[in-house]
Amino acid sequence: MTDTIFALSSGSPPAAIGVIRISGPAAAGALERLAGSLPAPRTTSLRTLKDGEGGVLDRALVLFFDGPRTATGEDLAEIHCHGGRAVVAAIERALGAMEGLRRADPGEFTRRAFANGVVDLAEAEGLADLLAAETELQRRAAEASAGGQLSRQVEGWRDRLLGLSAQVEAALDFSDEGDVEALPPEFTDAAASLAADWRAALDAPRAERLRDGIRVVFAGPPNAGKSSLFNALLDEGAAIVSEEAGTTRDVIERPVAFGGVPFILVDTAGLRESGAGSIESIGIDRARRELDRSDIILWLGDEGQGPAGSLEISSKSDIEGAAKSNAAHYVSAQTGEGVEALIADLVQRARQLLPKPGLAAFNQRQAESLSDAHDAIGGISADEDLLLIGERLRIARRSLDRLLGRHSTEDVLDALFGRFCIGK
Ligand SMILES: Nc1nc2c(ncn2[C@@H]2O[C@H](COP(=O)(O)OP(=O)(O)OP(=O)(O)O)[C@@H](O)[C@H]2O)c(=O)[nH]1
Ligand SMILES: [K+]
Ligand SMILES: [Mg+2]
Repeated sequence: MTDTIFALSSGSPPAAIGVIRISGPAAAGALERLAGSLPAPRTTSLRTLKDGEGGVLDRALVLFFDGPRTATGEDLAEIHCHGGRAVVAAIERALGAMEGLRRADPGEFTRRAFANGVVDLAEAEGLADLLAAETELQRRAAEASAGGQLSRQVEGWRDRLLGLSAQVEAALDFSDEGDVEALPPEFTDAAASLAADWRAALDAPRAERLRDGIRVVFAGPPNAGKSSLFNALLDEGAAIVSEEAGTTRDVIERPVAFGGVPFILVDTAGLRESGAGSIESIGIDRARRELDRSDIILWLGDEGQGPAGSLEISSKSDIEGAAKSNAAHYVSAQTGEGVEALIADLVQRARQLLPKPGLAAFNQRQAESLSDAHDAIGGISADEDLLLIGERLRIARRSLDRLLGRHSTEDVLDALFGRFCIGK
């Protein structure tokens, strides 16, 4: 018999309202004991909650959802109580004292929803991203996954695969009858078009790009004004600025959202070949490593001297004669000139590197499954052995099933649901 779990699903107290959820076979009995009787399913009722000794715990709105058509796929009860620390604690204590009830682990409600087929793995992953979303773009991408858009796309591919498998089966039946019936040319076309769709999905930016943010590294020689510009973009004095060359030694990074796009701004030590002390030299090594990890490099040094593909910035534009001829941006950290334009440019460049808004993006785990599927059917040719083609299609189908979590291993599930908070 499954345990019945409970947890505070709203934010941590004190708050105006606390929502305690109870899921499992004993949910109805638990609510009945607290509220005196079980309310009619799926309607709110105002009840006085009492503990085992008849002491009043709170006046609360209570709801009961009968399984399996619930968020967890089990009987589910909700208590909307006053969100004070002691109120919540007292109700939780009363629940914990009941036989068969225990506190939920992090993500356990969602894990049950997955186990009961209410959500698939891709939807659960989208949900985790949705709860973690801090910017508008992250929210919209996660919404697309959590809402099943990604899963529906994969289901569509799966249907096309099944269609191809049916054609192979039919051709095999013919060959049993002694006919050497080859697959029609439409078959290889359809397989190639499926593989092309997968290639396109694999080439698109990963969902993680949105989660982690676009790394923008400020680089250039000492005193170029990197830290000053970094501070100007952040509107805070995160990095120390001085006229002394070699002021910044360590890597300083700050997350920030511009236009709903998540960025990590990274200030680094000025790059120079000689004259740096031992600590500064370590900083320079770290700066070089940051350049390798960067998505966008802002180069504040001499023209053409920055790493390939970097965005040339002409800094200190308020100083006469400071301008470089081919810079993409002329900015002054002191007057703020060009800062808005630089931010707008960063947002536009970031959008090229990120999943398209409103479209579900594949995360690394999902992409690995899709890549296996792609490998399995890539280069199928009509003159191949029918049994081998059938096997390739089966491998591809299994990979898509894995993507949706139909054959997921415990460690994949532990890693995912561990990302959730308690009560989700
Ligand atoms: N006039 C003017 N001075 C600036 C501007 N930006 C930076 N400076 C000055 O240039 C000097 C160096 O600025 P920093 O921001 O410390 O330069 P940095 O590139 O971070 O230097 P390191 O960390 O030593 O590599 C400081 O004296 C700043 O006040 C600017 O836009 N206009
Ligand atoms: K400096
Ligand atoms: Mg600096």
